[in-house]
Amino acid sequence: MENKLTSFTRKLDPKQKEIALTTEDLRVFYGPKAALEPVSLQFERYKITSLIGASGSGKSTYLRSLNRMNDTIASARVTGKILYRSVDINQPTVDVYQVRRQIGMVFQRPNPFSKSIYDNITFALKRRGVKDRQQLDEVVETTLKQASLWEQVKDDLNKSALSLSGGQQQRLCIARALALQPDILLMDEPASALDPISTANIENTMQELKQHYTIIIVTHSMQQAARVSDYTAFFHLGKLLEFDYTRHIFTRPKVQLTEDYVSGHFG
Ligand SMILES: Nc1ncnc2c1ncn2[C@@H]1O[C@H](COP(=O)(O)OP(=O)(O)OP(=O)(O)O)[C@@H](O)[C@H]1O
Repeated sequence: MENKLTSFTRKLDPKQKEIALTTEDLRVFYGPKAALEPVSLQFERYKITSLIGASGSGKSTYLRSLNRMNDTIASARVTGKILYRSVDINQPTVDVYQVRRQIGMVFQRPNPFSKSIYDNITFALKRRGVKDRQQLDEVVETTLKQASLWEQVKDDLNKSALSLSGGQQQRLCIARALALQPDILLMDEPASALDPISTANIENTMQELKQHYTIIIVTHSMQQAARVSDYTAFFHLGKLLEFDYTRHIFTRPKVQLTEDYVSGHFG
């Protein structure tokens, strides 16, 4: 067991694993303050990786960096590399809208637009000039099926999204993110505002989605991380302390603090 507070990084073997996204020495500052020490991580394609750690440990800061959402925070500065398809997407010359199309995000609180279910899903596509009704209909049906919501809403597509339950709204937000055909889906505590049944539905949906998408999720729930993810990264005080297969993190972590955290003996 390592006692030192050092970043621990398991490198995935590129010969055996297909890597969807890599960060190299990724650091984040808010003003002069470093919120995240250098993080070097690789995310395997078609797998779910959980980011866990106590409040303020830097999980969301790291997650938001991956699709350049920290660009929207004036005081934030992100250094290091984010390699996606051999391109460092952390370069200022890279088109952030293109990045966010490939690397979509689902937020903690469901945030559907005050529009119909149909319009929520087609909004971004229409703005991109897609007008063909049949094509739009197909996207609505496909993404709602992927988000496990189609059967519940197929006869009410013109109903306001705000009339859906919280869990349904979150699945609509997943469908909306999928409509842009992203490659990677970032999820920031997607089930934290939901009841246990809706949470179970979202978790089931994630298992379906990972056949086609690489998923990176921030979660406060150890049970959720253990249930849904293939890999888990443990953050502590702005550092990545340990990254490994989820089963190793939960049964034989290498770092004492990881063990303390996952077993609930933290602090
Ligand atoms: N917009 C911001 N401006 C300044 N500091 C910030 C900002 N967002 C986060 N921080 C700081 O960065 C550190 C990491 O915060 P972050 O939200 O990434 O942690 P977290 O692990 O996701 O926490 P939580 O689980 O509570 O969401 C904290 O010290 C936090 O106060």
